Order: sequence, then structure tokens, then C-alpha cells
Amino acid sequence: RRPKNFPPGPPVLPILGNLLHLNPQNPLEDLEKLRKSYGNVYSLFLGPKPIVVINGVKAMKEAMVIKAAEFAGRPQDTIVNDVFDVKGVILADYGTSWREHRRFALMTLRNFGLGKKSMEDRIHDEIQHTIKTLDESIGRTLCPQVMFHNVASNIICQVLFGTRYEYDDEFVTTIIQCVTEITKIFNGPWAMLYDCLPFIRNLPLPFNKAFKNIKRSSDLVLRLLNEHKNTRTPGEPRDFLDCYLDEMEKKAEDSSFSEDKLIFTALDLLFAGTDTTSNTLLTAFLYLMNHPHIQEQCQQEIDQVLEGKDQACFDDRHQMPYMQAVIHESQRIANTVSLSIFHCTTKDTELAGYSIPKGMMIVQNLSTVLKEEGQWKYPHEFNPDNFLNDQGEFVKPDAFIPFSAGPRMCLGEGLARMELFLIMVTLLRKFKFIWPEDAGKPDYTPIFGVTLTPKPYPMKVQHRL
Ligand code: HEM
Repeated sequence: RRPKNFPPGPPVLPILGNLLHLNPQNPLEDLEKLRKSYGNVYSLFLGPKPIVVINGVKAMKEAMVIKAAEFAGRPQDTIVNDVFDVKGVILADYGTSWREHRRFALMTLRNFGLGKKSMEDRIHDEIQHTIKTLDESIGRTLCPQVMFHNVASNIICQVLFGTRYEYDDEFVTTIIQCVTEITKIFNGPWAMLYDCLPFIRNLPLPFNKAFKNIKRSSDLVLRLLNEHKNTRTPGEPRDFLDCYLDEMEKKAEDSSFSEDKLIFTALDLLFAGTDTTSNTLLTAFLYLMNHPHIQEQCQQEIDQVLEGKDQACFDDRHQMPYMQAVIHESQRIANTVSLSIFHCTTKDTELAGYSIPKGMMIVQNLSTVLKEEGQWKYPHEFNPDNFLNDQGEFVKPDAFIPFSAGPRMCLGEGLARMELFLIMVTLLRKFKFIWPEDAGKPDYTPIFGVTLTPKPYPMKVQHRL
């Protein structure tokens, strides 16, 4: 039964709740139908557990920005929490440890951008390896999945561990395999059953793979941490791990910093920074190959602005309104973290006039904002005009929230935007990307998970210059 003044929703079945209303392989269409029936704030029961789903920019901003602190918790009773038994930033509940770790991570990311080698240089160094891979693929058909995953994970690995890895290195291949599998398990049917039916948790079912993967990944980071402890000079940090170890030495005994949290904060950044950026890039190139006139217009602008320059810098974006529009439009269409990361209310509160009790799981359906009718000129098609005004200037509508909003919003936004700009501009300047003639019609429907992933697709490249 729904309590009085609780958000409305479909009738609830005993034991199953509303599970039959959702296609566990991909519930996005079902969630959209429910929005049409029950409005922008509605409720569902996953088994016995109620959740509130927020849709549309108005309700989203009321919750995440106006009532920020009330909606900034993270649920602590899902499979994700059991898999990550130590909390870094992403899964930590709203409180001191989360605040200290978030501030520390932001500061360290920023400082590494200001250090001897700037973040832009690190990104450019990594792009050289992508260029090499593409050079070697001229005239052949390649699958860009692994290439884009590697570029994103190597950029974050440089910040975290001070090193990059060859594309076939065991560390990178293991981590990428673990990330990809874990994200799919978390938003898949087995995770839903794990959350709803506690009695199945100890059974040997497919969700156990997520536990195994997290153990494999944390052991790999522990190995790196031990190496760092043996080779570091206190006060002269080389990377994120060293900075954290310095910070631990400075902190008092009741500090929230610990080696366990270091391992899981590093994994958070590695996981959050790899699958997101790479899937956005994959979506962007899938659309650019199939909209060659848009690809050409980007290249014209790039050639004009970068004429006589060796390489692009992030500031060049201000002279490239069309390129900016294409990158933002790719992010809007990619809708990479479509259901954000689940939130939880920190106290009894209200939303859109409904009463929502403390501890309620909150799902932000970001797709409904990124494709909201009335907010976009062309909500349902790939069209850079969504971000251009009549004078051809770049404009960012309020409904552009792929990084979410409020105190929990993505802390890697700055890094992600820099990566997307430098990678796309550099590659488009050098190569023409072609949809192979024998590839048939492109399938734009993504595979559902914590991140939406384009189905594997082929690509051909030609040199431009
Ligand atoms: C295109 C790329 C990316 C997208 C679309 C994206 C999107 C998001 C979204 C939607 C959230 C959830 C916010 C919320 O709960 O309200 C999030 C959280 C987060 N992201 Fe990203 N992200 C991207 C790249 C990155 C990168 C490169 C990093 C790492 C450097 C990163 C680190 C994080 C972390 C640590 C959180 C948790 C923040 C917290 O709980 O306080 N993300 N991201």
C-alpha cells in the first residue's frame, strides 16, 4: 500500500511489487510509459521496496538543486553496496567521509592539472597512442570499442597511479573486463532480484560474478598501493595514491581516510571515469560516421581554427561553436548514465507536493530530461542545432544534465569535458571516419546497464591531410 500523499504509481502485486511492469533487460521504455501515466514524480515497488522515480527538468531541479541536501544520500541496502563493502565517494552516504573524500578527489584532480605536466598534456600523450592504432588500421575495418576504453582508462590511470598501460597489459584488460561486467550486472535482472528477494543472496547465482570482479580489481589496486608505499618520498606526490598517503599521515586518528578507502576511492574514479567517457566517444563516432555532413562541418571548423597550430588546446573550444554543439549533442543522445546513480532521501521531505519519507530510494531518470519535449528544438533526433542559436553561437539549455545536478553531481565533469573535446578534435582533424559499405544499417539502440553502451560496430578510417 502506498502511504498517504505518496507519489502515485501502478497497482502493486504481493511479493513481486511492480517487477512485472519493468523489462529487466532494459526498463527505460517501461519507465517512460509509467511517466506518461503517472506524471513526473511516481513510485514503484521493487518487490517489497518502494522507490520514487523523478522525471523532467522541473522535478529534477527541485530535488537535486533546491532541496539538494535532502536528496543527496545514497541507498545502503542494494547489491552495489554489498559488492563495494568499503565506500569511497560514489556509494558513500551523505556525511563527513563522503564530503572529505569528494573534496580531496576534486582537489587532487585539479592539482594534477596544474602540476608539471598538465592534464591537457597527459590527454594529448594518450591520444598519440590512439592515432597510432588508427594509422595501423588504414584501409582495414576496425572495432573501436577497446581503443576508446583504453584511452579513457589510461588517462585516469595516469592521474591515479602515475602510469599508462599498453593496450594488452594484464592490469588494463582485467580492469576493463571487470568494469564492463559489473556495470551490466548492477542494472540487470539478477541485481534486481538480489535487491528484492534477500533469501536468494547466498545462492550461487550470476550476481556472484560482481563480487568476484570487485575482489580481482581491488587486489590489483592493492598491489599498486604496496609498490607505491615502497617507492614514495613523503611530501613529493607523484600521483593520486601518493597524495592520499600524504593526506593520511597528516590526518588525526579519527580521520575518515584509510588504506581501504583509498583502494575503493581509486576504483571509483577508475570505474566512473572509464566506461562513461568511452561510451560517449563510441556514440559520438557512431553518429558522425552516419551523418557525414556533420562530420565534415566539424572538420571545416577545426581546420580553420587550428590553422598553423600543432595541436588543439581546451581553450580553443571558445572558437568552435559547431564542434561544441556536436560534442554536447553526442552526450545528450548518448545519455550515458541514463538512470544516474541511485540517490536516497536524508530526511522526510516533499517533492512536487508529494510526501517522501527519509531513507527512500530515488531514481533520477535523466533520459526524460535529455529528451524532454519543450526543452529541445529536436528532442528525438541527432541534431547539433539543439545547442546553436540563430546566430550559430553555442548555447547550453538548462535541460543539459548528463552529469546530473546538485551536490552529488559528477565530480569528473571537468576532466570528461576536456577529454571529449581534445580527443574528438584531434582525431577528426587527422582522420575521416567512414561507416563500412558492408556494415548494413546502423543500430543506434544501446545495450542497457549503469552506462548505456552502443552495440559493437565496425569503423573505417582514412587520412585527411
Ligand atoms: C561523459 C562522461 C561522464 C558522465 C556522463 C558522467 C555522469 C555521472 C553521473 C550522472 C553521476 C551521478 C551523479 C548523481 O548521483 O547525481 C556521476 C557521478 C560521479 N562521477 Fe561521473 N560521469 C562522467 C565521467 C566521469 C569521470 C571522467 C570521472 C572521474 C574522474 C567521474 C567520476 C564520478 C564520481 C566520483 C561520481 C560520484 C560523485 C558523488 O557521489 O559525489 N565521472 N557521473
